[in-house]
Amino acid sequence: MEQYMHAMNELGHRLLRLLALGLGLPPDHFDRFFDRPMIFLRPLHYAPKVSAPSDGVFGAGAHSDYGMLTLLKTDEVPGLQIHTDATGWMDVPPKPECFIINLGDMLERWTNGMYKSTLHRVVNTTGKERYSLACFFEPNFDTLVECLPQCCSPERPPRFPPTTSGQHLLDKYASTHAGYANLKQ
Ligand SMILES: O=C(O)CCC(=O)C(=O)O
Ligand SMILES: [Fe+2]
Repeated sequence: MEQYMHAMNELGHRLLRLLALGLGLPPDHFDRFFDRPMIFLRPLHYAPKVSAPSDGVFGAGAHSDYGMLTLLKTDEVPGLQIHTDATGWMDVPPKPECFIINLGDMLERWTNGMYKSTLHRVVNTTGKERYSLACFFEPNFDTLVECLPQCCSPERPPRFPPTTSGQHLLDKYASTHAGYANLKQ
């Protein structure tokens, strides 16, 4: 487990360099915000139940991930789909030797929408059980997340107010669970 987290930290840092280069920033730009990264592992087991999207039955409903980057490893059972406006829902075929990298809402916020978080869901079409391991790679808790100067202009004003990495995640968790308080009553 510790070794896996260590490897994910390395992979995350390599991806940060690519993200920085893509924005015209020095490759080490994000490193200072990830010297105490928050890395969460979510092991997932999906039941062998065929989904029925029209009845709202999914392995996992449509969502985007909250944070910066998700480093996803899956078994060989298909199920993951991503959505783009151009294509609608598309299968992401499992490739055991590969990781699937999702961009999250925090990255979208930091880059003022230059990098967009990916809408995705899990649909069971096979009736087989499925395992995956999602690793959420997040900046230091106190990192200021505000529109990068490269990503805003008078024509493209900041779409989100500044926040911190930790506060952004706490707000996302709180809004996810807001509905549950009403259910209990
Ligand atoms: O199991 C998968 O392929 C996706 C998992 C996922 O989207 C998540 O944990 O946020
Ligand atoms: Fe996800």
